[in-house]
Amino acid sequence: MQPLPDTPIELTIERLGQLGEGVASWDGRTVFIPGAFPGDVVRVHLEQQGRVLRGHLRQVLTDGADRRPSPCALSSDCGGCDWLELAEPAQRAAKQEIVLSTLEHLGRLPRNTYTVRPLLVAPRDFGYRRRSVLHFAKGALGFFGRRSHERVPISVCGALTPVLTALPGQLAPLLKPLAKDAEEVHLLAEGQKASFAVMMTGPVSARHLEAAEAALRALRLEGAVLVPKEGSPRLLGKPALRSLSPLRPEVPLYLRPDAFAQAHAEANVGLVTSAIYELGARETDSVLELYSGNGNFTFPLAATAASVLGVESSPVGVELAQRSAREGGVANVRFIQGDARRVVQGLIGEKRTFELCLADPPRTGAPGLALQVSSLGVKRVVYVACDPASLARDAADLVKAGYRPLALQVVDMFPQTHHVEAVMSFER
Ligand SMILES: C[S@@+](CC[C@H](N)C(=O)[O-])C[C@H]1O[C@@H](n2cnc3c(N)ncnc32)[C@H](O)[C@@H]1O
Repeated sequence: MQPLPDTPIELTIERLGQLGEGVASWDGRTVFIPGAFPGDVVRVHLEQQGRVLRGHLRQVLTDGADRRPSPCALSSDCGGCDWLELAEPAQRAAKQEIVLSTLEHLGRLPRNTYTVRPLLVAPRDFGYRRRSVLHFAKGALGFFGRRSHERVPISVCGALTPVLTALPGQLAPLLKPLAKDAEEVHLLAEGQKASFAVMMTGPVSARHLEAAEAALRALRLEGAVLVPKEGSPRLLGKPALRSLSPLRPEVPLYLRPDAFAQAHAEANVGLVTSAIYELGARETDSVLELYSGNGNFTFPLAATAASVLGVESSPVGVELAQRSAREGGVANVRFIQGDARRVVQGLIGEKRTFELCLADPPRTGAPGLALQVSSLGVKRVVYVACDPASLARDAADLVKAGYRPLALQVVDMFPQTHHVEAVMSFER
């Protein structure tokens, strides 16, 4: 193996990697170059980082066919959106390809063994994010930097929905009294309404509450939640925002800034529609829904099935879902709060059975899911994934457990970034 050169070298980008970086070859090795796109000829400084060979971009010598000037003035520093310099049609094609090739390489699932649906394009490429996590950075609020873990102060962000766009800059000075005791600030919007949560590093004090209360009043926000490191969250105003269940507008859906919510409201409707379609529940089917959150999939699902049992670890998520069920008069859903794997083990112990399972795990995926659903007698599984690698690993396990892949739907939930959502169905 050649020693790494001390001075920058020239490389041509061949494709995009799973984490959105440009990929090139040097001395028979794969180099990952954040900020570079296919066809770019770039000057990079090589660095070995563990087992990965990384190229730090020094200069783009020739633009690839799909490179464009960034539409965001902050993009040279801010790391919030890593694909701003890639034209949208190329972003979309790359997302579909990233999921397909990850399934092929990590999951050993050739793309001709299941139906590949056309990518579901997001209705809005900018101003779409209704949920965002920020950190304090030198008295301001900001995102992680482009090529570092330094925080970059942001006052206005064009990726956020209009009601949130200017909130980082407005909120930061008002929240200054609690900044040094805060880990993260979460923003949430629904239509014209907004609320925020502050994740504290310790207990919540009177000074923290006063600052949050003053920010609510000054900015006319609906509410706030201060979440201490231990113990119960402190609620101010009405932080839970009322939305409508996708495909089932007669049932309210509640979102809270200290709980998970899908980032792109319109793309979420497509995501839910796809998952319900792929699951194909009949009115006699009982459905196990793992990682059910606030009930985003639960209520549309319950309209097509005999019953849905939702499992979710977040007490806030379960509380919101139960509120929706109560207010929407939905009687055929039930929620269990707890760790999905442990709860399912309990259901297996009770010899429970389900026809169908929908799982929407966090980035880490759902290890152990395949054997568990098999023990529960599940015939069809729909797996909703925000991490292609976790999907590939869990899909391979499902195949080993006797399930065959049916269809894949990739959803562009996060335009201007490499992040992607996928819905994949399996049957046995
Ligand atoms: C990707 S979100 C999906 C939530 C919901 N399905 C939705 O569409 O809004 C994943 C959810 O899994 C929950 N979660 C994370 N780890 C869990 C675990 N070990 N057991 C159960 N739920 C978990 C999170 O709180 C979060 O609500």
